[in-house]
Amino acid sequence: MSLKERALAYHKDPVPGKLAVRPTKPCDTAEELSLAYTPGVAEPVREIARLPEEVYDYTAKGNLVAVVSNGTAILGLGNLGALASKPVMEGKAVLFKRFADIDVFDIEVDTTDPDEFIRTVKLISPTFGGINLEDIKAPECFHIEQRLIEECDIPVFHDDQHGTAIIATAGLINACELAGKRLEDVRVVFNGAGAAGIACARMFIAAGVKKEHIVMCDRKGVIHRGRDDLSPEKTAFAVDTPLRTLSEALKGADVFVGLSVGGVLSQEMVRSMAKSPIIFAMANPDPEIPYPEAKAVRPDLIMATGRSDFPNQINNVLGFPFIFRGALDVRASRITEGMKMAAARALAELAREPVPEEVSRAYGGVRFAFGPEYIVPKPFDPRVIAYESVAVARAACEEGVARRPITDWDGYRDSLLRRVARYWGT
Ligand SMILES: NC(=O)C1=CN([C@@H]2O[C@H](COP(=O)(O)OP(=O)(O)OC[C@H]3O[C@@H](n4cnc5c(N)ncnc54)[C@H](OP(=O)(O)O)[C@@H]3O)[C@@H](O)[C@H]2O)C=CC1
Ligand SMILES: CC(=O)C(=O)O
Ligand SMILES: [Mg+2]
Repeated sequence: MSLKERALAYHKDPVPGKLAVRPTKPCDTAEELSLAYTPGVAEPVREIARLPEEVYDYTAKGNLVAVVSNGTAILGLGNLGALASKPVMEGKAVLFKRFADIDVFDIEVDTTDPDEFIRTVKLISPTFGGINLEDIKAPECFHIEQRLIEECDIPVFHDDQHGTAIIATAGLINACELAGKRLEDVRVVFNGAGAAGIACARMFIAAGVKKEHIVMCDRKGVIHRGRDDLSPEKTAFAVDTPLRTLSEALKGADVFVGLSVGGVLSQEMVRSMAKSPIIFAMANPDPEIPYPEAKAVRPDLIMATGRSDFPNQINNVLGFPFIFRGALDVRASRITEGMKMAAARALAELAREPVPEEVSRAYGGVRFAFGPEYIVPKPFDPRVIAYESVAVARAACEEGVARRPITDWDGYRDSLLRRVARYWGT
């Protein structure tokens, strides 16, 4: 069967879709019915009306995240609308549950009007412990996220911006180390200056890349100071340069970061890059250049894609489940820059550790060790939660955004491993 046939069958059978709702309390007797529903349910209602914080004790809010999209940038497929985004949002929900035991309602909002979208999400926010915005195109995504962060008292996180930036930063730290390059020296060319591209560039700078070493490209080529068609987010990266095309910008560059669409990077462009080039071709479902094509012309490269079927998957799946786990566990009011950087550094550190047997088993017996074909951990590594969620929770406590700080860190780490053990068959 082709991938298309297998994927459609996976989504269709034995029941349509990838999610269902499961009660966590018995409701099999008249007594249980009177507790779960009226009259018993009135008691927690009264408690929560009196003390709103008690919603975390009597409802599922504290472990429930909304994955919300309007479908304006579904993967790299473009604006295909809210309805068509549902398989991706259900997919994110599956990953939240599988990797971090977080429950999700996926919510597809049928509007391209940012204010209508913001109002909708704000109004439903009391239901949730956190809001994961997904596949909303730039530049609206920046304004939407910022307004919702200001207006909601729970973490709001645009995954395509920050999830992607966190994993790419972890990958860049390790790729530079392996290629013998220093973050402050590398020349980085971005193709794609949307949600993911802008956020990655910002985080690379926070990690040590020099802003003046970054050139960004969009559909019209290099983002330079002579252009008058730029959003404020792009303007911040506009450079004074005679370069006009991706191909010109890439000559001698150390790093290519693709967050655009499949197939836009040629072998010729890869050939023109500096010694030991680093290529993160992260467009989904098809990268800017296929892994084998890039490797064929530059055996000295370190390459990552967003896909799971080639070495080095740089994909936000390594971020959102674990980041929200840490944020929810301390009831963080928001997700700070410090929490994001802590997540990136935890992933970079974990990739340098010896890889246990169960990871090899999940990947058909392949052995992994820190090197050009293993720069970030695998999502099926049970240690990711212990590293990343703990780092995020700890940073939240240090930065004063934790409403329920943790003091026993060893106990917390053990509780996380126990919590997801059933998913690992251990
Ligand atoms: N691996 C991962 O974890 C992730 C990967 N991605 C991938 O990144 C890509 C962008 O996603 P996102 O930022 O959310 O989307 P946005 O719509 O916000 O941004 C898309 C960007 O790509 C640019 N672009 C589109 N086509 C071309 C082209 N032919 N040449 C040059 N630039 C082009 C757009 O240019 P313009 O501004 O001119 O319109 C825009 O800057 C997608 O492929 C997505 O799958 C996203 C998130 C995570
Ligand atoms: C992975 C992801 O979120 C995307 O490609 O949009
Ligand atoms: Mg996405």
